[in-house]
Amino acid sequence: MPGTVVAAVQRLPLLSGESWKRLIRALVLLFKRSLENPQVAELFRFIFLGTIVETSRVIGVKMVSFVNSFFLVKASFKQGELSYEWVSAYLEQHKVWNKSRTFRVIARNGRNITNRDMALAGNEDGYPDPVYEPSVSEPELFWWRGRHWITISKDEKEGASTLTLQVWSRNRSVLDEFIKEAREQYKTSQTPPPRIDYDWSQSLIVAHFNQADFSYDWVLDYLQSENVMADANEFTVSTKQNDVGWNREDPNQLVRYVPSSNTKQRLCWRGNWMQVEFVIGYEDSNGRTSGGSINITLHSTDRTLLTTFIDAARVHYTQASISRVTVHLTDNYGSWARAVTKNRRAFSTLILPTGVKETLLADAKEFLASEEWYTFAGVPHRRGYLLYGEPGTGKSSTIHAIAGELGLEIYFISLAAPGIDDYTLGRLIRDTPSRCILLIEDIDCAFPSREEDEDEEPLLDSKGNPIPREPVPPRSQVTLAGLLNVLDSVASEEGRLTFATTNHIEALDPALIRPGRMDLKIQYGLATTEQLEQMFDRFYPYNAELADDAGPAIGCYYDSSVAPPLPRVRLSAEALLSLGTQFAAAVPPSRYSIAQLQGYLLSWKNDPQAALAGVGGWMERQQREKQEIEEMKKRRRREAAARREAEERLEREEERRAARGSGQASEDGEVVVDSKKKEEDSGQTSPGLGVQEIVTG
Ligand SMILES: Nc1ncnc2c1ncn2[C@@H]1O[C@H](COP(=O)(O)OP(=O)(O)OP(=O)(O)O)[C@@H](O)[C@H]1O
Repeated sequence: MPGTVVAAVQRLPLLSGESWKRLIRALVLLFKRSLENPQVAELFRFIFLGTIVETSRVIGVKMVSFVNSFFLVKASFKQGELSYEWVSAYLEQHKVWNKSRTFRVIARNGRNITNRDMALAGNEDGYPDPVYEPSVSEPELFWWRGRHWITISKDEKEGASTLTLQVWSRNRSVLDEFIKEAREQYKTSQTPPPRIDYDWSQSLIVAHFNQADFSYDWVLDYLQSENVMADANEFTVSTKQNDVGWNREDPNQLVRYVPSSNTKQRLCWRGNWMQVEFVIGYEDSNGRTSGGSINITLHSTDRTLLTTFIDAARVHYTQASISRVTVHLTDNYGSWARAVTKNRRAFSTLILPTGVKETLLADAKEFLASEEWYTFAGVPHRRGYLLYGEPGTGKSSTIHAIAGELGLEIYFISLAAPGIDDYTLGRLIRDTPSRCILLIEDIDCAFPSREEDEDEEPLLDSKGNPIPREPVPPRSQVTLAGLLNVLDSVASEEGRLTFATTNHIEALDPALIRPGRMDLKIQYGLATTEQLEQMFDRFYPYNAELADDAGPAIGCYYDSSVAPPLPRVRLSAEALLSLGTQFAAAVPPSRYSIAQLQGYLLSWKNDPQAALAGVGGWMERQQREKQEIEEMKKRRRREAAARREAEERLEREEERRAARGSGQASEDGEVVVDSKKKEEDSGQTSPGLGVQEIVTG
């Protein structure tokens, strides 16, 4: 061996063969000499022995672990995994750490911890309790089910713990049983699971409900109604009554506890744990909120649980809307932005000539029920209703009442709204569900409107000529072609009821109101005598239940919650009926809208006699007001016409002046000739006068 080393070293170029030999010999000599020193010899002996001991130890450990592998089953669980939570909750339950001598003392709500012995609870003062939490400790021996020894150790690295279990058995089934039991116990436990930031095992079901989608409304409404979020422990206090939260039942409560957004709240829904996170959208400069969502993580791998949850939310939403009517509104960008719910309007409160509302409702019901027939006959399953007539006669009220009666939601589009053009209109309609009411209010605003009524006398200028009416551009960016296209679109053939309202049916294009687009047209007129009677009856219903010792019968509205209570009106049913007839006779038919009369009667809510007595004076005031408004309108029109005339005169003046400069014929037939050109033509020049004006006619 030294010979080989010498030979190898000899091959190195720096030293010659002889020099190397001499060097090695010197080193060997030095080693021998140092061994003669007893201390150095002792050191070498120690090194030699140490090496032997360490080698034997390593071999021993290897042999023990080799033998152990025959008698031990080992499993480790990392924090962040669900299995870690099962095992750790199970060990807590079995008070494995109670014998520990090293604790971390933390302040927590002692009532919520699994192992009550670890909390110095018993305080009812609401202040957090000291809770003993085992810190990373020596391995614990746990005698499981009185049959098996299990060694448990907890290790903490980079902020995450790892639990290691060693089951002293040759049989792996013991470990299987242990984990199974821990899982089962976790599943049925009432202690909220930890928040999940990321499901590492990808085993849980996560569902996102985006604000722009209808399912968001269902889930939001459901969570709110079930009060399932009541277990949340992070709140935002809100004074907005339409926020999701508690205290909703008590309208006198001014604040509402809303589960904080962007935090993960745990709740138990029908025995299943789920995590709910509200993500608040961002608000743009127009105050429009978008991009919000509700994220739900189900502690389950069963997809049917999610389906059941969504179904429950949808059914609840639909049922809740039986007493309410949901109206979806658009934003300035032509998207469905938010929904408002209104109390359902009872169909009976509509005051219309006999048979009108019944016909309308029966038609809509029949349409909805005959989808199959439409398919069979190859007719697009859609139906259009046009309600037209004077303002305040009940067109919108009818549509709301029908929506409530049929349990449909209203998708409201105003063609005059900013951001609504042919493109956005098409998109909006595509985004509506199949069974709903599409309401297009004031459909005439998509057409050029007139500034004045046709029957108004024409205005005359100073020379007595009629002043042409100024064309007023349409108030909407939607074109007739766009509107027709949308009404005919395939997407609208899905059981949708389209309602359009207008005060100016005469302004509508015949193509728009032909059958197929508007199948039923209903005219709304000013109040007839029959409607007036109905109205009086609705405002002052006879109510025998309110009769007491003081009077034979009591009619009309009475609200005992008003302080001081309003005096009861003592009237018999006959007297009330007679008042109604007199009221209807006092008001000329077809002169006032129901809305106008409603405004009047509202000021006499509790006094039908005063209502009758005052109606004459009210009509006179209405007449005066109408005349004043007409006068004012006329004055404005005259002023506008005078302004237009003056502007036109000025324009003509300017044109004339400009024409003088260029020598061209003006509009009025004045011929202005460039004199220089004329002089050139005639061969003469006139140095002083640049332009000569000749006015003809
Ligand atoms: N026929 C009616 N029956 C019951 N209430 C009515 C009737 N007409 C009007 N009203 C009442 O008048 C108010 C305005 O009615 P509504 O908005 O339905 O009228 P409209 O015809 O749609 O008016 P506009 O054409 O101006 O939109 C509502 O408060 C409603 O309660």
